Amino acid sequence: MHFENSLTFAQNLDAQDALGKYREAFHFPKVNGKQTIYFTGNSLGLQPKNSQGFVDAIMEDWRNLAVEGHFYAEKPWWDYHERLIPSLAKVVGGKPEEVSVMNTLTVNLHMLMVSFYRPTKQRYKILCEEKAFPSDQYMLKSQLKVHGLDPDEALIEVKKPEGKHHWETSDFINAIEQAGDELALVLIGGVNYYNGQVLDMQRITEAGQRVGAKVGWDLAHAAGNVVLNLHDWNVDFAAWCSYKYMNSGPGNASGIFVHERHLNQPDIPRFEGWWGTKKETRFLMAPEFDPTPTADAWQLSNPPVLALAPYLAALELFEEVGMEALIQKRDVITAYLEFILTEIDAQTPGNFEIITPKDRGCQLSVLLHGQGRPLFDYLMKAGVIVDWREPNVIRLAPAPFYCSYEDMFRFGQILKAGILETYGK
Ligand SMILES: Cc1ncc(COP(=O)(O)O)c(C=O)c1O
Ligand SMILES: Nc1c(O)cccc1C(=O)C[C@H](N)C(=O)O
Repeated sequence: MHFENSLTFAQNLDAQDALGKYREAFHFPKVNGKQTIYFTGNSLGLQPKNSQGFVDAIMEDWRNLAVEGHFYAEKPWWDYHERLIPSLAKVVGGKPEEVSVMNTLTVNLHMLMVSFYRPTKQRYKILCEEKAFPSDQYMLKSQLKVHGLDPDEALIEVKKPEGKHHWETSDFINAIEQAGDELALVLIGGVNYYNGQVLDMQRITEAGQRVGAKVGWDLAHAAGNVVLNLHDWNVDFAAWCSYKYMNSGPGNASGIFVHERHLNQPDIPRFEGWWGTKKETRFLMAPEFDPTPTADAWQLSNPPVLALAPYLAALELFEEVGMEALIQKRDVITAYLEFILTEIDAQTPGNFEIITPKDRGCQLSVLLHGQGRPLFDYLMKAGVIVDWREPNVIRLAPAPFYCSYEDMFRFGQILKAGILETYGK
């Protein structure tokens, strides 16, 4: 596609953007009274304007109905979570019965490992990517320790090729084949939080299952950002958070996917609670656990409805727009951002490089050479919200729901001024 580094060109792209009107559907933070350029939808998505009404409705029902709200609120609380499932299932490419909403991401990964990491003397190793998001590293190592295993021996962390900032699919496949029948579980971030790389989840899933391992995915940076076909890819299980690209609110609920072949299988163990029992019989308060035949069997407690309300509001927007349209815009706006970065690099050479490979969602990770931190501080003060990941990367994620092409152009101008001020060239 042909791009130009000019305000008119960017404004023309905005004028033709079918999703342009959704910018108005979100609250933007301000710096010095001016709307920011928001690049951190990969960390915390913006607040959709419709979410306040959804939260207010719960507060009002609680005020007016108290306990009766569980069954008689306009959207009753006892099965409130089910309202999220149809849209969420579309976002992750699962069947509705394979998807549930509960807890938070790290909690759910632990819960799913209880079911799908069943080490034996022969088959006990776990394979993940090197430098996985720290919470995933802690989660995996602590699971190994719970089973009396030594993470140094039992955890395989697949390295990037020497001198490279990203993996090849073959790096994972080779490591999986090498681990062979010692491998119990593959659990990787489907989109890497640091470099923004989208892994070939289908091929890696096939490779893991070929050697007899279970394969799960942490989709924190994937859900709402990239195409997912979890059912068709035959993924065993997955979990994600909803507060990044799905705009559900800080620390909000996680989703899980459990492939249908694992549903209703009495020999798969699980930590259980009353919300995992069939809803028809739940209130009989019987001593036996009678699991629902869906991924809801993994639910423990009655869900925090006040938290689910903004998640439901956000999913209504996904339902309205659809992943296909989001991904179409994502590809163009990310390519435009890449073009702008390349232009600025040509004008002020040698200060940074993009380390995100072509297999990407909307995140571009930019490695700053030399002293990058003053440039990061400059951008933040100028109203460009980016994040800093040690030792020297800034991440730029132009979320297609609410970022504009004009944002990308204006960012380029600010970046250039920032480079000249902080690097001096
Ligand atoms: C890849 C990845 N895994 C795990 C987490 C931890 O999520 P949570 O704090 O919701 O458990 C995050 C984000 O914080 C993440 O990006
Ligand atoms: N959830 C976060 C928070 O409460 C504070 C700061 C950052 C976060 C994040 O989600 C970070 C994010 N997972 C990352 O990719 O770095």
